[in-house]
Amino acid sequence: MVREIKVTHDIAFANRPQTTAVKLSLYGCSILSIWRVGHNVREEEISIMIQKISQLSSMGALVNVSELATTLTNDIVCRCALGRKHGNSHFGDLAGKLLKLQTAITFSDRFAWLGWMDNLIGFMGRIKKISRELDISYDHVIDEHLIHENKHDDPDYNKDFIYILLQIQKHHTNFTRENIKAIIMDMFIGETESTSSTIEWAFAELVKNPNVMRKAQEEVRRVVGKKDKVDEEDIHQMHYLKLVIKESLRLHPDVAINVLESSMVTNIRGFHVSANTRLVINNCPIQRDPKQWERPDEFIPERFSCNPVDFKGKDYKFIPFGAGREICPGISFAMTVIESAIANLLYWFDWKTLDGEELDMTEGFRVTVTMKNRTTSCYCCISFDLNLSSTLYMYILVDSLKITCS
Ligand code: HEM
Repeated sequence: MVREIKVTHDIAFANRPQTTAVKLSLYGCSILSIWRVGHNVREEEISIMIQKISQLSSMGALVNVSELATTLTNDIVCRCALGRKHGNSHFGDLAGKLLKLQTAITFSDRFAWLGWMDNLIGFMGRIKKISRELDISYDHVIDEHLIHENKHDDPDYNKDFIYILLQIQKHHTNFTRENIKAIIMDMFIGETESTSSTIEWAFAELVKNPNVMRKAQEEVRRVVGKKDKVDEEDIHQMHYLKLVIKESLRLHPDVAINVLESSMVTNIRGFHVSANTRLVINNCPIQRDPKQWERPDEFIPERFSCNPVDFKGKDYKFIPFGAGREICPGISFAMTVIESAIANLLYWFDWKTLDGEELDMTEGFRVTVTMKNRTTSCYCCISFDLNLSSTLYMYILVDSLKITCS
């Protein structure tokens, strides 16, 4: 069915549903997907994370892996996209809030004639407020880049994503400022939570499965040797680590729900689908289907060792990044960050939970249909919340390899 929808009939399902919320915030949904990888930025931010952990470890303190992973991914995307960090995850936080509102189905999406209810309950107001805040911030960053344009001609200057888009604009007059903002918005929305959440899940599985952790750690330490840092080239040789992350993406697909909309009448394996029908692909039952996977609910990285199944969008039983022409454009970026982060965490430290406590692996995935009665309003929304239910607190056992915190 996934192949039918994402490949055979991809033209019919090429549109993402433009809910009222998405229309309001994505500059009319002009989507372009380009990405350059900021190699130095990643290395610097991972090194900052390792120094933070090292400081905590020297004080014998607990390390909140969830928080570190979120800060790491927000800071990397912010620096690669906008050139520098902006406050305390300002863009990441706003994009996260917007994503939550965008997954809501409003009155006007369900019944056009009830659209006035969205205004009444303040839903539209909230979306507009966050979108305006983001819009002003994007304008500010673009203006800042234009003012310092000369600086960008300096070959040593770190060329960020806005710089690249402004260069494109110089040669393509129909490439507008709105297009630039839409691409940046896409990146923040696409990235929000998915990368950090994959780091959390993979790490939680490693802690829960000490044998897997030991095997992965031995590999990482053997490949890196006695160097003072994990190079990205080293990661190409970490085959077991890659299996661990793959298995984590299978068992815990962060973007579990893929919502599409048909633009024309279609027939999918005998099912008549009329135009403007919303269609939801749910990855969890596909990636845990006992007909497709042996012992599907267990974390077994080895299942991929002699198995060519991959997440590049060609194997329809394993689609954590989607498939077809709409496949996630951030795959290589996300995988490089995830692999580097976990390799570093394993290289520098040994880990265990506080007092050997069992990790709560309950999924915080919720699809709720709620009717909330408030003093001023009442609204009905469906929201998808894909957070891990609990924060991961780890205790560092041994700061096994010397780190200088200077
Ligand atoms: C582990 C991390 C990530 C996961 C699991 C993930 C997953 C996905 C999925 C399932 C889709 C929908 C694909 C489809 O419709 O077939 C998607 C779309 C998208 N992702 Fe990601 N993603 C991740 C990281 C990122 C990152 C780091 C970026 C950007 C820096 C990004 C940018 C996007 C964009 C822009 C789209 C929309 C593509 C379009 O509509 O054409 N993603 N992602």
